[in-house]
Amino acid sequence: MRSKQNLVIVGGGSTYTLGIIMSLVAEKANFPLRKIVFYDNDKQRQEKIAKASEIILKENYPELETFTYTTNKQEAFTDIDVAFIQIRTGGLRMREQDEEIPVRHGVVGQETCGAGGMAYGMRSITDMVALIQDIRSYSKDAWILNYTNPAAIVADALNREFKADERILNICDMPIAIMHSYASMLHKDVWELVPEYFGLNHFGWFTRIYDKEGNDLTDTIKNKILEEGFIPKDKEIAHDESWKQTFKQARQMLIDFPEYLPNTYLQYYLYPDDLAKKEEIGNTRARQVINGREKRVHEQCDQIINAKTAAMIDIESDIHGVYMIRAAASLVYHLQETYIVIVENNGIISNIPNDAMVEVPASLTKHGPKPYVVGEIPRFYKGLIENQLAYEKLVVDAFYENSYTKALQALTLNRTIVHAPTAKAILNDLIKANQGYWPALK
Ligand SMILES: NC(=O)c1ccc[n+]([C@@H]2O[C@H](COP(=O)([O-])OP(=O)(O)OC[C@H]3O[C@@H](n4cnc5c(N)ncnc54)[C@H](O)[C@@H]3O)[C@@H](O)[C@H]2O)c1
Ligand SMILES: O=P(O)(O)OC[C@H]1O[C@H](O[C@H]2[C@H](O)[C@@H](O)[C@@H](O)O[C@@H]2CO)[C@H](O)[C@@H](O)[C@@H]1O
Ligand SMILES: [Mn+2]
Repeated sequence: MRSKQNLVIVGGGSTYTLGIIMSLVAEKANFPLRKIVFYDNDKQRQEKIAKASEIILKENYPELETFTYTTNKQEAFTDIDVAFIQIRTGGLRMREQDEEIPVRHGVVGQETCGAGGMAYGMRSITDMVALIQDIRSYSKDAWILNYTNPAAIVADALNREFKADERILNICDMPIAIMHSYASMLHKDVWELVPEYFGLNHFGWFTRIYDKEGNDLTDTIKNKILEEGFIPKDKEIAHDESWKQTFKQARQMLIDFPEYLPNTYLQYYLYPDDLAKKEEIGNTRARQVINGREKRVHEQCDQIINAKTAAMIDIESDIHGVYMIRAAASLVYHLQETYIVIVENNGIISNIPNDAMVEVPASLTKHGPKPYVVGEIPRFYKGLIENQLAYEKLVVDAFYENSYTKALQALTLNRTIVHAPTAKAILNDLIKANQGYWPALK
């Protein structure tokens, strides 16, 4: 019998929370809970999600002893075993700026890649560090799973701040979402697949995919993608035009670079000009999310709250929520299951720097993540990763040193920009847009 846990969801007002609640219901045997508490710094935004969640939980999780929501950190973080962090500093309104400003200068405008990723990263660090300090002051041993983006930059900053804290884990759902599509092509369950993978967050490759019996499925997957194309399977994104286009591009990446199976985010770095041409100001991904996922989630909440029941609403557990929950369960109960997570390199990939925050498979144990050795990676991937890593490190340096020069170096290094005058023009616009969020760069 697994012991019951107390969970705080930081960023309770997120568009992902309802899916996580449904996933907690579906996973209650794997990850039984005594208490769920939401924390957010936006009372109103959180309240809508919380009131609907309260009804869902009453109907579907009678074993849960307590559900509360608050904007008070002490109340939220006291007596917690596990914290999920999913905040968005500046909200979707600032995401729109991150995505629009680069497009105005003719380059990729994306939430986590390129200039948009830098802008979002420099906003996220201050809040993330403060939140972790506060969680630690009330619950010193809680497992903290962070998936706040841009996870690569946030993970690097957290590693600088809390290096000795082995109970902080940064994690992304993109590898499992991609594996979900592989599994569907193979008519298998995603949890039957065993990946070999290396890279940085939103910048990696599957080198092999096996089944639990050790059969190598890699060539079958590659051939299927080449013959049938690649489509998203997760219900959340299967009907989303933007995600369908992104998955489609994975086939082209495989034609051009057939050695490994790419993370879909590599499209922004390998075909930046093509992607930039397709972007439209006024129809950024942020705008699509505001008119799509955010609107849908808020409407679902209103329906549940008005009807005082969730019985008629079609919300299900999702791969995003289940991944975070099962990863947490593996840490808490020492299940030693393998998940792709973000950890300090320290020789895992032997020919890139030790202080890189790499995304690799690891066994999740009660002593923290125990990553598997990757070894030496070929020159092409090493070159790409070192370039991206230098960009990421320079962003975090720029933040801590208040350095305009390092921010400019970061943007100039980024494969989505390259041209220094463009980098400078974008940086100057981002500085204006991020006043009050970024440190003052000198
Ligand atoms: N790593 C991954 O693979 C992955 C996957 C999905 C979502 N995400 C991330 O999850 C986060 C939430 O995404 P979303 O689209 O639902 O955004 P959202 O804006 O809908 O939700 C974020 C919530 O965080 C709250 N918030 C902002 N700053 C806060 C702070 N300092 N303290 C407490 N709460 C704060 C906001 O009020 C909001 O309710 C983002 O960072 C997103 O990038 C990451
Ligand atoms: O543009 P968005 O807000 O729709 O997505 C941004 C996030 O994209 C990835 O997450 C996917 C996830 O992979 C998929 O399983 C499903 O849950 O949808 C998510 C997006 O809606 C990415 O890994 C995240 O880091 C991004 O935040
Ligand atoms: Mn991600």
